[in-house]
Amino acid sequence: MRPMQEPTYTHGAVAKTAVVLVNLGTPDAPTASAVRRYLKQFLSDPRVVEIPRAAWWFILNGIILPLRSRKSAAKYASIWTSEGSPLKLHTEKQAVLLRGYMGERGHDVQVAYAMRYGTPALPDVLAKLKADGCDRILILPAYPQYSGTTTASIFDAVFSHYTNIRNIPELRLVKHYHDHEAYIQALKKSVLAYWEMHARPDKLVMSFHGVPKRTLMLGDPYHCECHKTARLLAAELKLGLDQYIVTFQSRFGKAEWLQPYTAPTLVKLAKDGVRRVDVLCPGFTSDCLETLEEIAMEAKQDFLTAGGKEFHYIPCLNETPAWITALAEIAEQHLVGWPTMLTPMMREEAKMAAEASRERARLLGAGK
Ligand SMILES: C=CC1=C(C)c2cc3[nH]c(cc4nc(cc5[nH]c(cc1n2)c(C)c5CCC(=O)O)C(CCC(=O)O)=C4C)c(C)c3C=C
Ligand SMILES: [Fe+2]
Ligand SMILES: [Fe+2]
Repeated sequence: MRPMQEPTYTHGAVAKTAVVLVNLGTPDAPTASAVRRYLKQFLSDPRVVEIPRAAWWFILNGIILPLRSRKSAAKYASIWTSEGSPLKLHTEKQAVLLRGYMGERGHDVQVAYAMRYGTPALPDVLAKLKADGCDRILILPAYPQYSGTTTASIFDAVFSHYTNIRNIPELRLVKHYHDHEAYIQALKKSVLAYWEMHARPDKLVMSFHGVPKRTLMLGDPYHCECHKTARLLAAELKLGLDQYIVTFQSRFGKAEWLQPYTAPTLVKLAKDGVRRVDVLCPGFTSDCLETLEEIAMEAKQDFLTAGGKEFHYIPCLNETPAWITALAEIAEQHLVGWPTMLTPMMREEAKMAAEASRERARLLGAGK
């Protein structure tokens, strides 16, 4: 493909820097048709479902989409707010707050948010940032743990967007921050604040989104990164091995996924006489369908039905100040060397370059 026509190059335009917080995405509405559109885009991604394309096309369009769209829409309807999808609202608020926190730290950066699937679509956001004069882009996925199924898919979308752009910006990608001190501290604060209000459980269940076991066998570091996050957090909370457990939720399809699965583990804990569990989802930085419906509603019901007495869901990091501080620290560390701090000299230089540009235009005009 031939790279796109660019606007005429202007000398002296001050190159701006942008941080793009990228999350998974969510349907535009809790309706079967909107969920179908979203699932079609999501589940057609070869990073997400690694089944030969032709066979998967038939399964997806013939079975999954007709059956799942309606069922999932009903689940989405149970968590939808008057302002929209929780995942989108949290991500948007985090981006607004992050810009303020970066400003307070002295950085002149734009902060945008984008979704890998659905809207605001990542390519549209990148196109808008280019039009706004951003020539340095830091991609910050909302996933602390790296997985080929999620983080790499965001990177694919970024690379693919720029393949037909002539004048591409400088790019940096944050791969993961599963063991970042500020992320672990944000989780610790959030759990301790919860326990301060509601006392402690018999067992803390740290439930991460699952992925097919096959991806672990193929070298995906996701499983290890989830366990490292859990280990670091447990150490900060001074929990012994018998006081917490790591589980994996949201299994999709018939293949084996990472084990132990969250819901059956909760049932077993209840049957073994554990009275109270608190469930934390450290891999989700925003509350969403998988936490608010699958854990706080469905899994709660499973635990109580199996004889458990108290089930507590500890909310995600969402807009907590310690989390936005962590995001700012992570972004700041990846911006090193990029001139995001405007010095008086840079402002002067920008003015001189603009003048040179005008002079050039005058000369070109005179030569006609
Ligand atoms: C946090 C990291 C996530 C990983 C890893 C992940 C892998 C993964 N997911 C699916 C299938 C589905 N996931 C769905 C929802 C969903 N998934 C994540 C995050 C991860 N997924 C989030 C944050 C959400 C919630 C989005 C929201 O709108 O609130 C869904 C859609 C819901 C449903 O129909 O159940 C599917 C499907 C696969 C196959 C996979 C890895 C291979
Ligand atoms: Fe998922
Ligand atoms: Fe789910």
